[in-house]
Amino acid sequence: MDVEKVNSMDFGEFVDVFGNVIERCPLIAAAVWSQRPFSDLEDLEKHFFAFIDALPQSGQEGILRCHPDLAGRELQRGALTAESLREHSGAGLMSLGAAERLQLAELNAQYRARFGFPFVLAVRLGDREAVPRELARRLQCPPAQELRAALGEVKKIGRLRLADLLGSPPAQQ
Ligand SMILES: NC(=O)N[C@H]1NC(=O)NC1=O
Repeated sequence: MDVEKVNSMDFGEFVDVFGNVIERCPLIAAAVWSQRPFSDLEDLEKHFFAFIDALPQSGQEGILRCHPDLAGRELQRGALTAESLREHSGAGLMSLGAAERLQLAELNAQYRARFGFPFVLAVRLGDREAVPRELARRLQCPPAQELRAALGEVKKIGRLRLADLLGSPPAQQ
């Protein structure tokens, strides 16, 4: 898909295609559509990220709260979005043993109790062993630093999802 195609999309088509670039936040795609025309695909990505950066902390935390726990209840219930399911599956999180699942559930609960939002990690960039390791490490971080780290992961997930949709390698950071 090239930038001309993206610029030619009407609102409905744009939100259908890009509505889950940021997990369960189609409002962001809806807002980005108003910024057309995009000069190139990197410019499109910049608008997604600029929207996130411009939100007050409550909005940024809201974005994090729209993410499912990794290997959590949504996965058990078959309620993950297609994108999240693909990411879980690619990282091997569909085939955890009972002990690994329990360990992750406990760490996820501790993280949520400490920070008030779920732990977010771009799992496509690592392996499944990285998830509990990163979770345990980030549990120790100060809250302001952790909010920044979590939003950085949201952007990494968004960058990979955009690259999938556009059929291009992810833009450089
Ligand atoms: N909680 C969390 O990180 N969820 C996400 N991570 C990822 O790579 N896909 C998701 O849905």
